[in-house]
Amino acid sequence: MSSRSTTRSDYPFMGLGIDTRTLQSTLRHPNFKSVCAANLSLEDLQGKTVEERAIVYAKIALKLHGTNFILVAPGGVKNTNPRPGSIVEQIPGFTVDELPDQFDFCALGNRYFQQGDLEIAVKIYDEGLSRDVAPEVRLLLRHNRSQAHLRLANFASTYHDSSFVLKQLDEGVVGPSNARVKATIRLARALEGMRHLTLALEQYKKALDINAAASEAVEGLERVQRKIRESEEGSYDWRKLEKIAETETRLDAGDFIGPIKLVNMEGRGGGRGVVATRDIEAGELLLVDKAIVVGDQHDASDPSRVFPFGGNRAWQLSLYQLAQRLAHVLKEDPSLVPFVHSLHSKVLPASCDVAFESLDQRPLPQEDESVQLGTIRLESICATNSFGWREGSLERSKGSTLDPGSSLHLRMSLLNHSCVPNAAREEICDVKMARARVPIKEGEEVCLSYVDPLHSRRPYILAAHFPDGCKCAYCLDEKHDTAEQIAKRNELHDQTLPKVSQISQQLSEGLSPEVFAPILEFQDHVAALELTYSAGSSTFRPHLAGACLFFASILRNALSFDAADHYTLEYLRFLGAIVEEHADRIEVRAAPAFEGSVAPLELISIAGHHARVKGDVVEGRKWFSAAAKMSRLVHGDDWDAFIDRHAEHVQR
Ligand SMILES: C[S@@+](CC[C@H](N)C(=O)[O-])C[C@H]1O[C@@H](n2cnc3c(N)ncnc32)[C@H](O)[C@@H]1O
Repeated sequence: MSSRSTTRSDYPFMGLGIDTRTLQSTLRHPNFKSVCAANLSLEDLQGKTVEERAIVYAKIALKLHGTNFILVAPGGVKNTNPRPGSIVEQIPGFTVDELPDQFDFCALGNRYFQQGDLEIAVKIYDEGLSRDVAPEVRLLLRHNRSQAHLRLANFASTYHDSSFVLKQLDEGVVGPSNARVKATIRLARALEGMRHLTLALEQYKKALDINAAASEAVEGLERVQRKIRESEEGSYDWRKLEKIAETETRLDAGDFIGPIKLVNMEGRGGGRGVVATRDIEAGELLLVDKAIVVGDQHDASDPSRVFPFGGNRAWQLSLYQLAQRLAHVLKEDPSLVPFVHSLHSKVLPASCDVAFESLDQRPLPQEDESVQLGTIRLESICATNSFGWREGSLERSKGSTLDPGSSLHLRMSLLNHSCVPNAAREEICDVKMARARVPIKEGEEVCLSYVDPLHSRRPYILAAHFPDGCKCAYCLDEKHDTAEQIAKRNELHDQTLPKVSQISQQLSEGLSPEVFAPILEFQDHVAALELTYSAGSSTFRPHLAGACLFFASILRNALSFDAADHYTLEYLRFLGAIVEEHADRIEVRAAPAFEGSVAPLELISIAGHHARVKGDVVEGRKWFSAAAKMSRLVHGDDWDAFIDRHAEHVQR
C-alpha cells in the first residue's frame, strides 16, 4: 500500500473515529491485505449502526483470527487493553472500546444466532457471562449459549451449559417458561452426541415426564433406543440408513463391536492387532464405528495449509482440518484423550489400550477441566490412523490428487493391513463398518486393506505406512513370484487399457470380422498375464482380475455371452471371491477383497443372460439366488434389502 495521504471520502470507516494516522498504519499493516481478502467490503460500514458495524468487524476478525473478534462500542473509540479472559481482541490499527455491563449481550448474541453466525453468538454470550450480571441474566445467557454450542456440535459445552441451567432452576433462579424442558432435551442431546447413550436415554425420559408431547424428546428417545439396540445386537436397517445418508453427511448409528478383540501382535508397527474371538462366518458384521472427527475440507486453493505429514496421503488438506478438529474435540471432552492417545503413533508409544472399551462408561467432562495436548502426537495419530472419507469419491477420482476428506475412527484404525484382507470395509457417511469377507477362525487376525491393489499410488502409500515392508501374508507370498514375473506383469498390465480401448472403438462401429482378431489377441494377453503368477500362489491376482473384467465386457458386446460369463467369474475369483457351481445350486463362500458391491451386480447379469438370452429360467434363478447370497456377504442384505438395493438392475 502506498503512503499517500488519505481523505475522509476515500475511506468511509474513518467515520468510525479512526484518525488518519491510525488509518495509515492500518493500511501499511499486513493484516490490511487480509481484511480486503476477507471479501467483506469496508464500504459495508458506511451508514451502518454501531451494532451493524460490529457485525462487519466481527466477520472480518473471524476470518483473520478464527474465533476472536472486535466489538465496537457506541460513543467513539478509545484505547483500552482487553481484560484477561475477555474475547475482545485488537486487530492492529483498530482500537477497541468496552461495552458497559448493562449492554444487552443476550439480545446481540441472539441476533448472531438467528443469522447463523454461531461462533460469534457464543463469543457474545461469553462476553456477557464475563460481566457482573444478575443470576437470571446468567441463566439466560447460558441457556442460549447451550443452543449455539449444540448447533456447533460442541457437546461437552452444551452439557455444561444445560446442566448449569437445570441446577439454577432447581435453586429457584427464574428462567424462561419452558427452560426446564428445553435444557433437559439439550442435556440429552449433548450426552447423545458424546455417545453417553444410557445417560442420554434417562434425560429424554425426564424431558417426557415434564412434557409428554415434546416431539424432540420423543424422537430422541426412539433414536437412542435404536442406537443402544444396534450397539448391543449389531442389528441395523442398513437400507434405511443408506437412504438417510443420501441427503446427510453425518449418520446417527450406534457403534458395534462384534466377535473381535485387541491383542498384542508381533510385526505390526504399534504392536497390536485385532483377532476373532470365535469362528466367524463370511458376511458377519465385525465392527461399526462412527468417526470421532471428520476433516471434510477440500479447498485445494491454499497449498500453504498442507499439513507436513510426509506426503503419504492424497488427502492432506483435510488431514490438516482433521487434526485441528481433533484438538477441538479433545479440549471439549478430555475423557476422550486416552481413547485417542491409545491409537498407535509412530512418534510416541501408545499410552494404553482403551479403544475397545465402551465410550458409554467413560467419565463425564468436568467444567473448566484443562487438557494437555501434544500437537506432534495428534498430527501423528491423524496421519497414521485416518481413513479417506467418502471413499466412493476417492475411487471415482482414483489416481488424481483430489482430497476426498479424512475421518478418524477409534476402533477401525486398530485393524492392521493385509493386501488380501479377510474383512471388507463399507462406509455410510461418517460411519464405517467391517464385515468378514471369508470365514475367519477363532484367534485369526482380522485385517483390512488400506489401499486398493490397483491404486496408482499403492506402492508409495504402502511404503509410507510400512517402511520395513508390508508384513501381510500376501506380500510375503508374492515374493514367490520372481522379479521378472512381476516386471512382465506390470508391463502387460500397462498394455491392458490401450488394447481394450482399441477393441471397444472397433466394436462401436459394428460387429465385423476385423474385430475378432484383436479379441483373440486379447485372450492371449489375459493368458500371458496369468503366466506371470506362480502356479501355486494365491488366487488373488488383481492385475489379472482387471483384464478379465475388461474381457468379459468385450465379449458381451461381441454377443459371446457364455464366454463373457466365464471371464466375469474369473474376475470375481481373481479378486478373492469364492463362487462354486453345483448341479442344483451355486455356493457363495467369499466376497471379493475389493469392489465387493459390484459382485452381486455381476451375478445378476449372469442370471439375466441365462433367463432372458438362453431362456433357461431355472439356471437364471440359481444365479439370481447366488447374487442374493453375495449381497448378504457384502452388505449383510436379507432378501428384501437385496431386491430393494438392486431394483434398477433387476428390472433391466
Ligand atoms: C492404523 S495402525 C494399525 C494398528 C497398529 N498395529 C497399532 O498397534 O496401533 C497402522 C500401523 O500398524 C502397522 N501395520 C499395520 N499393518 C501392517 C502390515 N501389514 N505390515 C506391517 N506393519 C503394519 C504399521 O506400523 C502401520 O503404520
